[in-house]
Amino acid sequence: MVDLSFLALLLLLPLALLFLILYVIVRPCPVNIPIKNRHVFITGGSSGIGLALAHQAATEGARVSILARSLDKLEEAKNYIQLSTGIDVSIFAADVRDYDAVSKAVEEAGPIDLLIVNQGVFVAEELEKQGLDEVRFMVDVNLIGSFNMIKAALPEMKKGEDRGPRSIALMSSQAGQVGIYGYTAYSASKFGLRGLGEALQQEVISHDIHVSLVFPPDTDTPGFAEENKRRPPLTGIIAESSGAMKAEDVAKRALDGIKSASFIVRCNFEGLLLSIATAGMSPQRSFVMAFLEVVAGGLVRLVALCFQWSWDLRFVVLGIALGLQLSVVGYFGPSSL
Ligand SMILES: NC(=O)C1=CN([C@@H]2O[C@H](COP(=O)(O)OP(=O)(O)OC[C@H]3O[C@@H](n4cnc5c(N)ncnc54)[C@H](OP(=O)(O)O)[C@@H]3O)[C@@H](O)[C@H]2O)C=CC1
Ligand SMILES: CCCCCCCCCCCCCCCC(=O)[C@@H](N)CO
Repeated sequence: MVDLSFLALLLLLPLALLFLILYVIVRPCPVNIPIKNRHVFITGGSSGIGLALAHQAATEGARVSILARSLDKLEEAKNYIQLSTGIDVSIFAADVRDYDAVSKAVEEAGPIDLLIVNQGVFVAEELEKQGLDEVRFMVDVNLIGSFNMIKAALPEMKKGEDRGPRSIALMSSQAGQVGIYGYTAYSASKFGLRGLGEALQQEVISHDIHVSLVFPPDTDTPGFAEENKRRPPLTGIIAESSGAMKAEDVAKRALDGIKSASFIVRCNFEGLLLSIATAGMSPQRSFVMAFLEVVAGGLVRLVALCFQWSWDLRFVVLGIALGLQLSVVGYFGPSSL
């Protein structure tokens, strides 16, 4: 009879060794970014997730500035936050696509401790049907607009070393972790933020500035209600693989992740699976998460392939229903016909 405790030891020893190695090599060290009495600047802070973030930050005692295009919506948001928290909010009407306007707003707002680049636009449609003007719109607002904000705020943020750790957070989407039918332009803009964030983190870490990327699922917001009016059915079916959330819950998860300087901020259980499946070369501060990524990586890839399989099945079923022979060719290969 084999000694069971010997077998257990044989299994546990490599795991313990792996844990130890990760404990030593997983860097940078965890850090807490306080927000009480600090300046939090949120773009797209007049609606949806941005508004919920502004409200949450004010509740936690931060000085809050919000930026968006419509002055009316900004004033409405300011009144709402002031009424419910008693905290004054600074508002800036500017389009993130306009670098000069954004620079002026940043200058007027004063030194920023936490910059949350959250503005975003989304129109779901198949690329073949979508006009290039709409493609450009999403890339300009979501990606180039984020460059504009960061370029405008970075020089002053870098000088703030005496104020303690600072943060630059980017609002991506789970559609920035996996490409989704109907989201060619949107996913491209959100995947772009990841490259921006990974590279930027290396450039600013020596200044004690910490980059976070937030990946929410479908979230109940005015923008989402608008999107839903004309979202292709397949986009909806696939997006529903991840549970929808309320803006307040996303804001809470996002702010907690940002305060703990997590590079990848996930919002729900599917987000945890996605973050493991797409860990890639992203920075990781938590050796426990790193351990999960290493040990569960293969299994999560299997789960990802099962999801892909079930999505493909839906394409086929919908393809047959619509009499589109092509989708069957794509799924089974030409030889099966
Ligand atoms: N809701 C969802 O299902 C999900 C959303 N996200 C992301 O979260 C972020 C917020 O989304 P959500 O709250 O739903 O969106 P909303 O449409 O509800 O709010 C968008 C905000 O961005 C502002 N904004 C839009 N365009 C510009 C611009 N060019 N310049 C400055 N501000 C702008 C809007 O104000 P104004 O129009 O006045 O400029 C508004 O304050 C986006 O980046 C989105 O991609 C990610 C995953 C899921
Ligand atoms: C490894 C296994 C992973 C399993 C889970 C996969 C789930 C993927 C779902 C993606 C959902 C995308 C929602 C986009 C929301 C959004 O950004 C728009 N509403 C626009 O705002």
